Amino acid sequence: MAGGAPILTRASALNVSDYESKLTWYVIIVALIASAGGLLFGYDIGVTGGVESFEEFQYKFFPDVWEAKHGPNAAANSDPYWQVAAGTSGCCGPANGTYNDQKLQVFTSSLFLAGLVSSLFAGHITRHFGRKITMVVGACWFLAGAGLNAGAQYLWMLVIGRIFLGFGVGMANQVVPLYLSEMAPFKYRGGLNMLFQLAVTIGILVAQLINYGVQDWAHGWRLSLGLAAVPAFVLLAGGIMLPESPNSLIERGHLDKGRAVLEKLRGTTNVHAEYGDIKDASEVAGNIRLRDSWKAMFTRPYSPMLAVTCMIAMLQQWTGINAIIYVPVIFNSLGSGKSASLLNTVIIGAVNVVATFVSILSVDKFGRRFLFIEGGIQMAVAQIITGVVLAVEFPKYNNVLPSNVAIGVLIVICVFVAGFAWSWGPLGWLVPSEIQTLETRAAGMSAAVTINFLFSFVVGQAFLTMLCSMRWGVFIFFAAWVVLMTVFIYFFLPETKNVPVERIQVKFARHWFWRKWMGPAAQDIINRDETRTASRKAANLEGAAPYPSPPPGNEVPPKIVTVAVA
Ligand SMILES: OC[C@H]1O[C@](O)(CO)[C@@H](O)[C@@H]1O
Repeated sequence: MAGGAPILTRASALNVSDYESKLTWYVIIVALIASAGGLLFGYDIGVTGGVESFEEFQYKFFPDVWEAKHGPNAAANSDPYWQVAAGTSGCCGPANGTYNDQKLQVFTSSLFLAGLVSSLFAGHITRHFGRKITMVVGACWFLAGAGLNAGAQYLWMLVIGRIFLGFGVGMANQVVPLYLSEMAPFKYRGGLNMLFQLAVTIGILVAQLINYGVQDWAHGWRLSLGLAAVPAFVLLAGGIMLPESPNSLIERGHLDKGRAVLEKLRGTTNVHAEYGDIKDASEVAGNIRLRDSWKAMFTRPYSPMLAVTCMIAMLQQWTGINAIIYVPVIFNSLGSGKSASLLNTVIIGAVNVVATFVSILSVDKFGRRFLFIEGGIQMAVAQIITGVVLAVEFPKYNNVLPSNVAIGVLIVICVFVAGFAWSWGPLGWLVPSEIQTLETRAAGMSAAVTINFLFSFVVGQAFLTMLCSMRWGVFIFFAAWVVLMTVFIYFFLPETKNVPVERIQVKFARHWFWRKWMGPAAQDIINRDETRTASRKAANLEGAAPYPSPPPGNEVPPKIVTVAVA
């Protein structure tokens, strides 16, 4: 290009070779600490189902449930599908009504309901006051909840404790994926962001193992619930010690601090291009006041990303993961008792962790779309096989599978879990956190958490009824959803691998469908990007840093420019 004017093509507008994208130890350590936010969520998911089935816990807080399991109706329930429902505080069967315990449902669901409310508030704190403070406040709620649960004497203490935990998880899930996406160099953003979901899977496994270990101890449930405080302490310490994200600092007018953090994260002072993109984005963001970012998300330039965020957050739960992963329909047939349940927990939990790790290593190489589509096909095939085998084999063997068939089904379930764990599991957090623009990122992530929690709750509640009425057909039902969502990804998700977060909107503006949806705004976005790239290239050719640091102590709020939101 020497001596010539920069030539811009459509493709070159997204060429970001002027970004320095080294993976530094500093960024790895920051990401590892912040991902403790995922441990809170995972530990809570893993611990709850387990303690609900502890005898002492049931007897103390849910005597009706205990009575249903040990009372005169207990023997009447031999249907294997019903036993599954019963084993998970179920809903149906000959002893109908006894397990339909509303108190137990309040206990289980209060966390999700509190979480979906708190994530909405978290969006405001995250944008207005920064990412760190949201982590700190979330960790404090979680600590208070863990303490209250571990020391609970009455049901109301448990429920309030879970509401506090829900506030904590809602905030952590809102801020941590977003923070990780902002801190990571764009070439490694996928892998670093996925540390969040890796922490979720580790949290689930650790909690289940702890439950297994303490299930027969007197007051073992107090220990299980109280240990939730450990990851919360890590997140609290992280929230205090970690640096604020450069994007948040720059958006709030702390330009030289933001640049200094960026330089430290990238391990170089050559951060002009990235700093420039964040600064440009924050100028646009500066024009959209806090409460308007929700409104903005529904306008043409932003609504494609909102639509994709909401669909992904919802569909992650319609894979049926939480129904299938924790419900040992097959494993009753492998033999009852502790060793079978431990085997079940360890095998599925370990597959979940390892496959998430595979995703971390491959997402920035193969891209989001490849993993979504491959994982979707794998999950659908595994679900169909499971449904067909149960339909054919259960009646043949009088509702107890021979062990070779049961082992075969266990392997197929593991194939399903692996498919989820390297696709919808981690991508369900990565994609919503990276596709929003700076001005809508906090609000968009709030929407993602709220919707994810809402559908965790809905699927959790509906599954037991569905299992009782649809039986093996429930696996086919979820397979149909997985096919639909894979088609959705194929047509509607632009690839975001190797695209800096501040420039992903341009990808949507060029997408065959979203371009039409955005209308004239799409061309404006593309033009703005091309002008910016041209001026940066011109400045580079002249050897000047296009975005020099302001002199120390001379921080100014970002300039307000006018952009049409409506
Ligand atoms: O790893 C499985 C877990 O992952 C989640 O989908 C969150 O991303 C949970 O709902 C589920 O229990």
